[in-house]
Amino acid sequence: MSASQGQKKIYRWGIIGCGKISNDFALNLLKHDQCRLVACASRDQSAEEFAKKLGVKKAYRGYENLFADEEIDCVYVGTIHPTHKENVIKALKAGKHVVVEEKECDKESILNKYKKKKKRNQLGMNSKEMKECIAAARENKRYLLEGVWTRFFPAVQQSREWFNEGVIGELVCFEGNFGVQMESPSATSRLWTNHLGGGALLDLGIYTLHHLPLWFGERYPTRIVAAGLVGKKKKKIKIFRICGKHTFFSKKKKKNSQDFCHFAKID
Ligand SMILES: NC(=O)C1=CN([C@@H]2O[C@H](COP(=O)(O)OP(=O)(O)OC[C@H]3O[C@@H](n4cnc5c(N)ncnc54)[C@H](OP(=O)(O)O)[C@@H]3O)[C@@H](O)[C@H]2O)C=CC1
Ligand SMILES: O=C1OC[C@@H](O)[C@H](O)[C@H]1O
Repeated sequence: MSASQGQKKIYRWGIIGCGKISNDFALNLLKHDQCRLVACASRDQSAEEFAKKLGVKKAYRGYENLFADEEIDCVYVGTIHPTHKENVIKALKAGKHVVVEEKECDKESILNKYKKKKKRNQLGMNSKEMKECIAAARENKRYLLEGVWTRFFPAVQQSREWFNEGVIGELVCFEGNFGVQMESPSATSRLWTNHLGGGALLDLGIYTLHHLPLWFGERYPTRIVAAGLVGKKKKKIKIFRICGKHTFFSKKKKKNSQDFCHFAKID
């Protein structure tokens, strides 16, 4: 029986990178009636432990082995930022649909719109690389999704509906705030290491930035200013601001701050 005749399609997943977010993603995937988690892969033997804990059928050492598995339809890339582009393109070329925690790709493509002098990003992640990922998805006719989960909040979706229906009116201002409680600084943590994509801007900036194309479309602000302070006394402070003709956008990172955004309109 085909899906159109009433039977739900089952999506068979493989997860690469057996760290924190992959664990959280897997726990939710396991609850989904249209998804099966069939394999996981790690650089070393940690996939075996992950598979045992979550009841995953296959554990691979090396991501390539998972990409080559014909039983898998979709790959979740749960590795750290600097590895995303390579893993995404390999998975797409292997014919898999991909969900990736690839937030800095999107962020870079947004930021580059404002940059007069394009500086090379420390991670090697920029709009050029994002375009390569998108091109690989198109070429291989596969779905590519970034893990910007706040986009799917019911409040955001309802606001989008109201906006599209004209209930909100023309937007002139957007202000967003996103904060999380981070683990304590350590030399090995990805969150506190620049070249691993750490810090408030590289790690979390996308959660406020993604609202710009979402709400303003092509009417991007004309100027972007970003500043960060990391020090013994002020390590929690982060200010991020974009200014334009009609728009203003800011992010203040505070310990335990609430995630919020609000808009202003012209009457
Ligand atoms: N959407 C969301 O809610 C969240 C998204 N994230 C995103 O998910 C990604 C992973 O975050 P998280 O799970 O916290 O990270 P982890 O530190 O747990 O690392 C994830 C995996 O990345 C690989 N890895 C770790 N360090 C290195 C390294 N130095 N070099 C190469 N590979 C490495 C490892 O894969 P292996 O197992 O193969 O060794 C590891 O298991 C990040 O991009 C992060 O921004 C994170 C938290 C929440
Ligand atoms: O959603 C998130 O919350 C915690 C962060 O460290 C992570 O990278 C981000 O994606």
